[in-house]
Amino acid sequence: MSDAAQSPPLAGGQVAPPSTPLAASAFLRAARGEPVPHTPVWFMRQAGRSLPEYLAIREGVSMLDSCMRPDLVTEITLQPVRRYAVDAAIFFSDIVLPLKAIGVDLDIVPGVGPVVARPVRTLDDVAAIPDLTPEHVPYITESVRLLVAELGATPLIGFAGAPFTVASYLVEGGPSKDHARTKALMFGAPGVWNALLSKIAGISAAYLGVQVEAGASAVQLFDSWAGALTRADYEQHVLPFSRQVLEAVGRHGVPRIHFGVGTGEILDLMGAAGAEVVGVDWRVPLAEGVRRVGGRCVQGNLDPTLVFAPTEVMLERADQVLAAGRAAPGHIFNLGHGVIPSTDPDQLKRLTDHVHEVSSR
Ligand SMILES: Cc1c2[nH]c(c1CCC(=O)O)Cc1[nH]c(c(CCC(=O)O)c1C)Cc1[nH]c(c(CCC(=O)O)c1C)Cc1[nH]c(c(C)c1CCC(=O)O)C2
Repeated sequence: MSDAAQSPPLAGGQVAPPSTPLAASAFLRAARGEPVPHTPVWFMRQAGRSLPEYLAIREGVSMLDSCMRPDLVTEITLQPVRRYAVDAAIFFSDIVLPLKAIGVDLDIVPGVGPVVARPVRTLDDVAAIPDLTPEHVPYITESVRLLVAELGATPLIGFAGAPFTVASYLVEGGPSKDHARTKALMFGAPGVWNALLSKIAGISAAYLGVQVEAGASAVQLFDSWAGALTRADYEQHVLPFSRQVLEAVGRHGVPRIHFGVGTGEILDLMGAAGAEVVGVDWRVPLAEGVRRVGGRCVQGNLDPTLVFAPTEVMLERADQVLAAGRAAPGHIFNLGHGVIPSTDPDQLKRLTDHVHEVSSR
């Protein structure tokens, strides 16, 4: 990790005042549960199709190719930071990039999502997936280094997919609404399931390690589809592997954010898996999310469709989110899921400015 991302612990468990502008940034302070000058804000999927400058630079370059070009990754990651003055950048990549890097035959199909040529269903299929080493992803190290130099005091969030969500793409062979084959494997073939999730946990941990070693200040583990599981199944079949990822990256000392969609019933478990910050989607009122997360910091959770409402309605709802967030030890303002591609960027600019203004009063 970059030295600046964390305050050194002092004797007696006290924490030294942050010693660099990066360590003192509102985002890292909130993630550590420290007082903030204003509530930090960033948006999941802030880079991407809602920005005309993104559509222009991606012209003629495939999604995965763009993730492997440090010049493009740097520019695309910086675009929303310039436009909105958000409090953090999220590394431009994808949860399936590390799989591509180790040789899994897959593509990101525009308008569809990740598509895997040969779905993984057996122990032999799992055994054929190599582990990830830094040598597989030199362009990630280079992109992060370039970005950290450009970003200065603005933190860079690295990310990876959590084992369940990545497994869903590998087992289904593409996006799925019900994750039926994935859950069938989980229910019916525990040997294959445990081998697969353990393999992905190692890959995601190594991929996050590369990003943090190169200078990322925080990480987010996306378990986007974990909301498809009951509490008991999450706890037994998924949580141990997500914990493996979070514990591995925890050794680097950076704040960890854990997020999934429709995860209202398992928010406490997602915190217990080992995260300083739990991402809350918009279905759970944030005040209730804060209660369920119990003592940890929260991130979220404005309904992403509110950008299509009249501005004053969007801002009023943002005020409610901000008010609820005050009950948590730390609150990072975000949407409850990613920016919808047809979002008007001017609405996100108004939202960012409003969050900064209201929360600094
Ligand atoms: C489930 C998941 C994926 N990828 C990701 C997740 C977890 C987050 C979530 O829950 O939304 C994570 C992701 N993917 C992307 C980012 C970039 C950083 C950011 O948030 O700005 C991040 C954080 C870029 C991307 N990843 C993708 C795009 C769109 C492709 C393009 O612009 O050509 C972007 C900008 C493709 C992708 N990749 C994936 C999907 C579902 C899609 C969308 C398919 C589509 O609608 O076209 C898998």
